Amino acid sequence: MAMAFFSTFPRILNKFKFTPISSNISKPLLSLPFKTFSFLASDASLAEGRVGFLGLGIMGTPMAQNLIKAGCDVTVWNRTKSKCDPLLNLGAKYQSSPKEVAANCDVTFAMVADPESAIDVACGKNGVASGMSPGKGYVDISTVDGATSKLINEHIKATGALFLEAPVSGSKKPAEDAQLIFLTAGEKSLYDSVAPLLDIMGKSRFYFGEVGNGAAMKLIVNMIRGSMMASFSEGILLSKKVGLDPNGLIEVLSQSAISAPMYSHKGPLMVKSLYPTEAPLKHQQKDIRLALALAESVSQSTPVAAAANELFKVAKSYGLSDADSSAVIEALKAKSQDSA
Ligand SMILES: NC(=O)C1=CN([C@@H]2O[C@H](COP(=O)(O)OP(=O)(O)OC[C@H]3O[C@@H](n4cnc5c(N)ncnc54)[C@H](OP(=O)(O)O)[C@@H]3O)[C@@H](O)[C@H]2O)C=CC1
Ligand SMILES: O=CCCC(=O)O
Repeated sequence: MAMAFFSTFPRILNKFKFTPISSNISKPLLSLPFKTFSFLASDASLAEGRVGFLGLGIMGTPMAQNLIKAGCDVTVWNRTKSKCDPLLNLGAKYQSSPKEVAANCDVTFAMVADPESAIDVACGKNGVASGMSPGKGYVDISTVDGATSKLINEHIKATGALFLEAPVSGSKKPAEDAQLIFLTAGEKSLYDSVAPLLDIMGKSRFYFGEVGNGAAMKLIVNMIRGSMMASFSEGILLSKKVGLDPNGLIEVLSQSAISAPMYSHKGPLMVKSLYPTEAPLKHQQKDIRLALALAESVSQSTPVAAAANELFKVAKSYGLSDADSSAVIEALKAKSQDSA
């Protein structure tokens, strides 16, 4: 069934600088061709579209803001209601539960903390599934494991609605700057339909087929990220201990073959022991934990990630769960002191 909602994208896109984003779209092997503006414009006559957004944390807030700024008709919900206020001030509508948002919107996005909250919001009492019906779509952007995503898919599909998992790579600033990378899987027709909305919030999007594949890709990316952060932390502390300026290390890395934006962005703050939260440490540890379970399920050895996970667990035990993931360096400092 064609969703009436999606026909209104031309109205939305006319208000949005569309060309720079479409020109940045990457061309992954498994992705199908990007829908052109003219294709969308041909559907221009149908009804008004309504977008729901659940979960207004570090990531959800700027993503929903970008949809509103692009002219979308957005309805929000967050467990802690006060976090809706900045969005309501921008013109968003409010509903009192995920069920009510889903019932009042054509497509609903969710960006919540972890598998437990994703299941709760989608399948729990007054959850999304109880407000879904044929012709609607549900897009879960939260980082979860494949089993969670498949469970949510089953609940949504049972209502006749469509499901897409769409976790993102990219943190707070890319979310603010609409530079996220969507790693999607699930119902292809929903992927095609929501592509213009993903392009409002991100710089590129990938489609990986069956539900679970997007979740797996995201967990693998973040498993690598966690190992990089742990190794980088060791390097900063080692450079200091041998009398080198860690800022020099960061500069050398930035010009090297192993340069990563994360090192240049977070490194100078880590040297000053500052960890303003962009990607919470508790979520990074959750992602490595889920990646390790994924690896175990296929008997893939991941000793480097396992070691990084231990370090993140130590950092959590020091009360750093809500600090930025770069605070993992503190776990190594404490170890050094213990052994001194
Ligand atoms: N921050 C980052 O750099 C990135 C994060 N991610 C992933 O995106 C997701 C969100 O991350 P982020 O925005 O940083 O996280 P935050 O911790 O800032 O926000 C978490 C959101 O989930 C909601 N939530 C938590 N538990 C429940 C529950 N039981 N029921 C309903 N809502 C709940 C919170 O509501 P409340 O306000 O009431 O607490 C909040 O809206 C996570 O899965 C994370 O791994 C992905 C890419 C980058
Ligand atoms: O899940 C968090 C990832 C953050 C990032 O991609 O920099």
